[in-house]
Amino acid sequence: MTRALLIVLDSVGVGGASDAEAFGDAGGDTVGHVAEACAAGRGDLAGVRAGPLRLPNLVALGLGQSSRIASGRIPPGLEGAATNGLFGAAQETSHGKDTPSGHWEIAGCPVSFDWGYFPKTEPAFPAALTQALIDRAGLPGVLGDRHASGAQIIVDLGEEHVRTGRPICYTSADSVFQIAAHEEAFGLERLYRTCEIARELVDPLGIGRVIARPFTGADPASFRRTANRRDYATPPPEPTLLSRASAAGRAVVSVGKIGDIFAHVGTGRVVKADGNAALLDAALDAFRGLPDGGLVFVNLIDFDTLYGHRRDVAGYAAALEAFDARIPELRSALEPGDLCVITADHGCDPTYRGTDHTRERTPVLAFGPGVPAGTIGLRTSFADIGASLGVHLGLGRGAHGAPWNA
Ligand SMILES: O=P(O)(O)O[C@H]1O[C@H](CO)[C@@H](O)[C@H]1O
Ligand SMILES: [Mn+2]
Ligand SMILES: [Mn+2]
Repeated sequence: MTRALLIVLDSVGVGGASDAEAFGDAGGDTVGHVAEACAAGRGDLAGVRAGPLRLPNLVALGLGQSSRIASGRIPPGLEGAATNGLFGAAQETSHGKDTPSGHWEIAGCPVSFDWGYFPKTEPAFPAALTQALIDRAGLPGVLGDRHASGAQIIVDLGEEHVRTGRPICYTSADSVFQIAAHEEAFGLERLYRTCEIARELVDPLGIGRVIARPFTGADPASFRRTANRRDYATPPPEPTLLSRASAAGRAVVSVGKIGDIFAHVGTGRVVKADGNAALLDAALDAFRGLPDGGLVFVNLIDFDTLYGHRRDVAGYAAALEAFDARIPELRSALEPGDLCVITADHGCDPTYRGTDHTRERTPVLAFGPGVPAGTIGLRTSFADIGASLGVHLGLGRGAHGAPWNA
């Protein structure tokens, strides 16, 4: 078998990006700072975890060593030899520190243009854009119109939204136009239609994604976002590992956000699931039935959405430990000839100011039966992953990135 399993731990950066300062993120180090906080007793979660970060399986795959390569030091608790595969770290070349930029670059399509962004002003959106959305979607107006954290803005404006029928439009440091609306009061299908209109309207502004953010609940204390989030992305400008595999007739399975992130171009069978555990279940299920030459690509979103953006150190640590505990199961799903790569798309340091992503280097852990232990060093682009998986799958390296296995 020569199959590939590509796992993106959303936001699990290892610090050290040489251009972090240009992004306002100097010193950001998601894994390093979570480990330090845990070692200092600031990562305890009653009944769930306590004390230093313990990731024995990820350490054996080289996570601690990838931190050393990325940022010059091994985080506390992550010392130990990498005995179970190739390990390294990667620097992003794309201009954005967002999810699509990171994923596209991993898949061999770096983003060399600048995304459009909305200013940190109120209102944040051009008046003509807001008015066009109101007119075309038949809205009584919009709320928000500013930079915000999504969990907070539904607490602040959710009741007014339900009362007035005005959807909550907001953005962040990413190239995003997000619309939050109540699933029952506003209607899920109506929210999706509104987002489709917004997608057309923000195209000329170079906005990467429109995101539907449905929520339920009766009052600010019970408002909760649901798994019916939907991302409307622009398509990648060049072929990706996914589109190249699909074009070659390979079995391709995209799990979780991957279908949306790649605007459903070459994404094959799309499988959705809610939460890291269910997403990994779905990916492993798909992988077990995958024919020779196939590719499963999964994004584990909780690190980012539930813990990174929420600046929840203990939750982040617990999520890392929960993933670590499943590595033996993951390894046993790999047959001779298979290759698994674990990496990340950007950082989201839960100890950092604000609530946005942090520009960071990422871990690159490549393993499988027969893959020797050793280092692949500091890769100068995430695209080296797509190039190496392209070589592994016999698709060729593609236009970007330097394979470590050619
Ligand atoms: O605060 P929430 O709504 O989770 O938004 C976050 O999620 C968006 C998409 O990943 C990011 O751009 C960031 O704004
Ligand atoms: Mn992401
Ligand atoms: Mn994010």
